[in-house]
Amino acid sequence: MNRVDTHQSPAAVPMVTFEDVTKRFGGTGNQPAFTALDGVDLVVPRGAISGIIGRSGAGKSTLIRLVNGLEKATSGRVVVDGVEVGGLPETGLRDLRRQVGMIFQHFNLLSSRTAFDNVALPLEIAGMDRKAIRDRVAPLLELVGLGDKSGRYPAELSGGQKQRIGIARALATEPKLLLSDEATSALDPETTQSILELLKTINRDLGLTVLLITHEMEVVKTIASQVAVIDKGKIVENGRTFDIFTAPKHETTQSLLSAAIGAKLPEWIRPEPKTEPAPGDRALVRLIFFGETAFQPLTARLVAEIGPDVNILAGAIDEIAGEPYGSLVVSYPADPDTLQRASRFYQQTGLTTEVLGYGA
Ligand SMILES: Nc1ncnc2c1ncn2[C@@H]1O[C@H](COP(=O)(O)OP(=O)(O)OP(=O)(O)O)[C@@H](O)[C@H]1O
Repeated sequence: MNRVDTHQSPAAVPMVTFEDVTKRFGGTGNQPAFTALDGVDLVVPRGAISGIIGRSGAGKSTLIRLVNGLEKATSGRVVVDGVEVGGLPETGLRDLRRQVGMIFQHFNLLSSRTAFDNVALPLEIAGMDRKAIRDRVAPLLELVGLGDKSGRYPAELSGGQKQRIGIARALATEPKLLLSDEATSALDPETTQSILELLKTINRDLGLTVLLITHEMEVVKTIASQVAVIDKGKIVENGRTFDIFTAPKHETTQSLLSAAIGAKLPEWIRPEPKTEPAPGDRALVRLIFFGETAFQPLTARLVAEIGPDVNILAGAIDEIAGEPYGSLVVSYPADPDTLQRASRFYQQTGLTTEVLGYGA
């Protein structure tokens, strides 16, 4: 066995660990090798929902395919539940794939099989008898809310229902880990929300670890407690979703998130304001408030402290990974007195602020 020796308690052992993982494609004949993953170190905690975000071609699919052995690392180690994937023989890979379920953007259901028979497929492959299969599949169809669609064919189901069947099929072998490859990208926003709710329920009630890759920031914001950002095959940022979404450091993260968390200025506030105030200018400032402060009546206090000439230009209160987060774009006179009052107020309240510029 390739079991990794660890003295940690089982709960503390991560579900997946990538250790200095590199993946190259090609490199035969005159073709130069293409490095899709470059020295990836990443820990996927047990029991959590973790997300990996990145632009198209960043390496997300390659990364996730290493987890169930669909791809093999060129160098480095991928360890799933204490077992190193790279050295597994075919029988070990089969065992691994029973423990790692996967759902896909286009559902990958067999059109000639009913909903029931699609869910039953991995159990048939595992050699389970018909009665045991019935006992396993029926409650799964109930779990995903499709107990009454058992005899329907994929063509008779909506996109959301197809994905529910995909989820039931992924759960059939009672996996410890669920991989989600853009599972909501083909669905409308409302259906996306219902599928995300289902994934959240499964994570909570079955204790299943979920690792999802997506280019939809909204998905990560809604359900993932952890997120890693991948750019050109490298992990450029990694941590709690709330921390990364509220204070993205890497340029790629900032760019991916700019639309998702209301950090972008409304079109009408442009052109970009000046960086130094001229007499008579106003300061354009973004206020970011987290946790407790998100619920305090800050706008009233802002006006009371800074003066009545405060304009609120844009604002949103949102939730990131279950935590409240708000942002307000305000403007007020950029004279030294007002700026000093504002600065004192921000210090007292602990508000995070960003001066966007100055303008008339
Ligand atoms: N089998 C392969 N042979 C050669 N190059 C590959 C292969 N698989 C992936 N690549 C390349 O590796 C890079 C990363 O691909 P990958 O599919 O992992 O990206 P991604 O982030 O999932 O992108 P997308 O969101 O568009 O699916 C891409 O440039 C891709 O062309």
